[in-house]
Amino acid sequence: MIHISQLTREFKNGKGIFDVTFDVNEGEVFGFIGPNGAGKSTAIRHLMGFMKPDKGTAIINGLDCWKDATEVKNLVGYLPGEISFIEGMTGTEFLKMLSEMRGMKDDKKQKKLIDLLEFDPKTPIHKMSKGMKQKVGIVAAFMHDPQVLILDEPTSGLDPLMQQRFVELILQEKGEGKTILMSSHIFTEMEKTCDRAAMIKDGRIILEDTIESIRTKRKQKCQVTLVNKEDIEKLRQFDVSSVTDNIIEIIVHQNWNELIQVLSQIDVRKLHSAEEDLEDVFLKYYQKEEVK
Ligand SMILES: Nc1ncnc2c1ncn2[C@@H]1O[C@H](COP(=O)(O)OP(=O)(O)OP(=O)(O)O)[C@@H](O)[C@H]1O
Repeated sequence: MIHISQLTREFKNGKGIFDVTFDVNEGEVFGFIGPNGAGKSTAIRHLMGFMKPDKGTAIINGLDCWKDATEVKNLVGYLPGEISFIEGMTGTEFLKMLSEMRGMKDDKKQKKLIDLLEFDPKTPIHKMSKGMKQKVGIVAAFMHDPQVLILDEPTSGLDPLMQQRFVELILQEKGEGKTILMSSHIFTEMEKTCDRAAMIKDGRIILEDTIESIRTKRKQKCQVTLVNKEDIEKLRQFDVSSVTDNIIEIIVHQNWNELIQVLSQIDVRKLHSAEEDLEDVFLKYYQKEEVK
């Protein structure tokens, strides 16, 4: 449904996006992850036809995002990273204006979304908090029931309860067969909603995989709090990922038995074992210089 091929746009300062290539299949939720300034919004702006690429193409449902920008905008529900509102309007007035521009016949979905996100749209937008403005943006992106949703950091400014509501909304839309591309910094949100993800760094895609496969790359780790700090030396033979005072964290590579044997010889105050979370897996990629 969404095809980005060798998309390149270099700004005068040398920053930008370079040979960005990935596809989002129909009915799929695709996560676009990357640190600040990596190029997520730039790629998304090309998809919305706001920017002309130097090279490469962005296609949505067979439409060229630059040449057929008007049709693309009609097809897609878009939530920008920074929403620009019109001065002096309330949320209700803003949403009404967009509904009229889109020729929407009923506001059932709009009302449902406002209920889900629990906010008062009658508030003047200039008096709204960042989170409330974000909610207006989410309603605006979803209310006309588009087949394709492109969401740039959709949960920015939302509190944890509303982030959870947003996850519910994405899963519901996915259940209805919508195709969704969303950028985020929040890995847990990606894990709960996405089928696949691509990671961008310094304008280039460095990883593209299914969330399931990224999950299986997680390692097991064991955090040991020692009674005597000196005993840390006895644990150095293992794959130590960090040491803070009397707390040592070890990556366990199927060698639990050996570790347990050593631990049985020393005074342990606390033991905690867990699977590396998705955030750790991604952070490793953020820190690596390797490019696909
Ligand atoms: N119009 C522009 N002119 C010059 N540089 C730009 C322009 N737009 C973006 N950039 C630069 O391109 C890089 C990518 O920016 P972009 O906004 O796409 O990143 P991002 O991944 O969305 O970041 P964030 O998570 O911080 O929103 C950054 O270094 C940014 O400063």
